[in-house]
Amino acid sequence: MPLIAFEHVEKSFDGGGDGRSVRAVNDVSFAVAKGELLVIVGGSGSGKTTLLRLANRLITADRGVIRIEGEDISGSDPVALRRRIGTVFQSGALFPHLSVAGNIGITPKLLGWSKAAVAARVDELLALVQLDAAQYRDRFPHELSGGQRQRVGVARALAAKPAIVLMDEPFGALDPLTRDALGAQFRALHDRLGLTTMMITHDITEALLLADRIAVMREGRILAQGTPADLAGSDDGYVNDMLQTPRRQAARLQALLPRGAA
Ligand SMILES: Nc1ncnc2c1ncn2[C@@H]1O[C@H](COP(=O)(O)OP(=O)(O)OP(=O)(O)O)[C@@H](O)[C@H]1O
Repeated sequence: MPLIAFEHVEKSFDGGGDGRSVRAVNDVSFAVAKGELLVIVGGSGSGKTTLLRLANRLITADRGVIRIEGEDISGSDPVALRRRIGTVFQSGALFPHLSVAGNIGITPKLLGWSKAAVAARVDELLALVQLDAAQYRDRFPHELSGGQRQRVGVARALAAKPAIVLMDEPFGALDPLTRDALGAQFRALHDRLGLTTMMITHDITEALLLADRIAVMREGRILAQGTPADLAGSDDGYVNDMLQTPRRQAARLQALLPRGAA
């Protein structure tokens, strides 16, 4: 049984004053197996964020079925659902008036964990995301670098031990080196904790480096999905165009940095 499944899902929004509606998600079907990391990649406005918001019932689908751990979420309590799913937003989206410990501990606290259990979990999570607990526990979000804020965002998402993690451009606002390091560290964490992750990015290179499988979105539809190798064999023109940049970069870097050069 996949832990996340979308079956023929559609979602439209009112277009505003002109009365036209926008079909943000159009007949989308995909599944994420237990332990899998699926990356959804696509240009601006292709419907990626709408998919994530549908998955944790911040919005509801017009048509189709969404199942989380096998259960049709249209009948589930959204608050209980969101506690089973960890979510990481762009730029961390931390609560600015709460300390690092306050941010990470917020869900366990709401779930009624004892003070001691919350404090122990905060320290455990800080270690997991490679931040020194004594140094960072009591800092506020504005006292952290962008990369540190994203680490805290990941720790917060994992606090209540969810099986499923949703990530919306989690590393998008970071410099390339930090982004690469955090991406690789998250991938290792995903494997170690046996998570099931759906991550959104507009960066095809990041998708290729992190994903087990990639779904390519355009104008509300999934054009292609599969492993990086599957996508490389796709005959879809848009998918091929998308792979041009990483292919060119790989070839140029290979030429510039030959192995074994002095
Ligand atoms: N609440 C809303 N009301 C009206 N239109 C919306 C709403 N949310 C999204 N849309 C529209 O739905 C389409 C898909 O938006 P979505 O945010 O899912 O795209 P995206 O792929 O995540 O884009 P980006 O990479 O720029 O964040 C866009 O045309 C957007 O304007």
